[in-house]
Amino acid sequence: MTNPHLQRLALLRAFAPRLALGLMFMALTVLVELSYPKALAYFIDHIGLKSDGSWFGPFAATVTAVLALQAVATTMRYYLFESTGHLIVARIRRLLYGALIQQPVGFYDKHNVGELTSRLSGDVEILHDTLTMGLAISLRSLCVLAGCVVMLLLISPILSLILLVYVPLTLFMGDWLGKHVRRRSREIRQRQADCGSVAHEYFSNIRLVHAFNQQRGAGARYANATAHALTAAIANTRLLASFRGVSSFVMYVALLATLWLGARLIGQGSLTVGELTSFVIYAGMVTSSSGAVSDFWSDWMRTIGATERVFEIIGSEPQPQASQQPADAVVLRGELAFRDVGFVYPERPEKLALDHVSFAIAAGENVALVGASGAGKSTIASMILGFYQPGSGSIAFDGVPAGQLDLAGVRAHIAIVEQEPSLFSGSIFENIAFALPDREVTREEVVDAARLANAHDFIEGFPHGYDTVVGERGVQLSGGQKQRIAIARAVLRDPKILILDEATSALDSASEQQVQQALDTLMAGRTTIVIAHRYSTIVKADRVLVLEHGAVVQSGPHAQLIEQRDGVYFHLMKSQLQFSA
Ligand SMILES: Nc1ncnc2c1ncn2[C@@H]1O[C@H](COP(=O)(O)OP(=O)(O)OP(=O)(O)O)[C@@H](O)[C@H]1O
Repeated sequence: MTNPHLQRLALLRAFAPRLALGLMFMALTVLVELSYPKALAYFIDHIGLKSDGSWFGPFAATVTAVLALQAVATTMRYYLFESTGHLIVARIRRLLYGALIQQPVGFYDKHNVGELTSRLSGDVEILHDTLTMGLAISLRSLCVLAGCVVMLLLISPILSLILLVYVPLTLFMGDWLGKHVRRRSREIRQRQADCGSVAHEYFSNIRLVHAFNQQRGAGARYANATAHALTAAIANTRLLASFRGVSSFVMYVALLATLWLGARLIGQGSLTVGELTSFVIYAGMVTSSSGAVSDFWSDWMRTIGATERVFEIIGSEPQPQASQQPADAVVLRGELAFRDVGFVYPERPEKLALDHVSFAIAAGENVALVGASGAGKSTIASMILGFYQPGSGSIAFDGVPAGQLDLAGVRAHIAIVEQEPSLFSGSIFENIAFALPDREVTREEVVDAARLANAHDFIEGFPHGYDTVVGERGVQLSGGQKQRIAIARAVLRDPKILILDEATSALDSASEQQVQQALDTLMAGRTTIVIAHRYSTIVKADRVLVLEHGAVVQSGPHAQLIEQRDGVYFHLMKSQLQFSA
């Protein structure tokens, strides 16, 4: 569905019964509202005629009953529309989050996390007011408008002529405004999302900001981003304010013309004072309702503009996967092969990140990837995990091209231990159980994995043990402890293929030894690809793949490669050897 109006309206479908009930109560309030001026005219025209006041008792009783009915209908209408607004926003937020989390990793190269969280909160919220209450009020205004026009025609067709010019004029002006507001709203939301991304960047690197005394610089960048958002918002407000000024001028001119013509009609005896009074009230209701309809139109266009990106993201399909098997049908032994793989990052099309890379790794083999910074080691790991697809050539698992296997099924056999492991805010138990998303994990399984990862003792040392909350609002762990939790997570996954991104920052020797022991346990019997930085890891590997500028330039065991004195490997290792000597 590409029509943005229908696309937004389609969100209402799921809540049709609630909305229908709300509309029913709204119709009731409109009817009551339409009867007021008539009642007033009755009151004015009878006040002098029946001086004994006998008519007033029944009149007051009827009005009170009608007012009570209106109070109930207003309460119900308000509740039904407002709560549906919240339900719609919650639903869109879930849809947007679901669409974002499914996006391929490359999507996050293009979009800043702060921008996306800003869309998730601000952009979505705008639907709340417009889609339910705004839409209902404008429907109500349209009904009042239609009802009032009928009443006006009944009272005085001649006086009504003025409104025949006024109403289309306001609606036309509203349409003109709406078009401008839509474009501006998209721009405002983009600039607000930019503010979100600046804030996110500085908050997530707060230590660096303080360490380099960059608080003022951070403030200046945020001020700059907010200044841009403010300029766009104020330009929009200027437009809206001018519009309000012009429309109120037009409204008062129409009112003045009505009073002038009405006075003449009273003079001619073709209109009573009561009729003119009710006419003016109906005319006032017409102007305020047509104003409300045109205001709603500009709000609606603002909503369409502000949510354009949200719907683009929700509508975007995640990368298609040419799988022919369901996830749980993928059974791997752990063989891995790159066949002439070429790849460029979409964000950096001028540089070949992988250049005709070919290698085969047997099940259970331990291979170290070695190369200077930027040589392509992490890119190989990302390609194994299917974060990016090869531009040319192919990757095969157990001889089957990856394109023929279900990506989730392949990933179920792979585990990664990152250089600086990420932990989620939650308990240690949850962080380890994160390894197995498809089933309940028992405490015994987690404890066994933690034991193998040398993590059990320090976890038990915390007062809340495995229930200790870590991360943003919990206990902060040392580098070595985080690594052992990440290793426990990998142990629990029990992968056929293990990817280790070795930490470059050194741990103290006791911690290092514990991490190394845990890694040795984890690696036993599995295909392991280590992005290796340490001499001790490299020499232990069955084979070393040496990368330079995205290409594999040497391959073989350490002992063999180190003999090639003019090779890249020898030069890379020279400094390590000097250091360890
Ligand atoms: N997400 C990305 N978008 C664009 N270019 C990237 C991206 N990630 C890496 N690159 C580029 O691709 C090349 C290979 O990078 P890669 O991260 O694989 O190197 P590496 O050998 O792992 O380096 P290091 O040891 O420093 O981590 C580099 O030129 C790098 O700048």
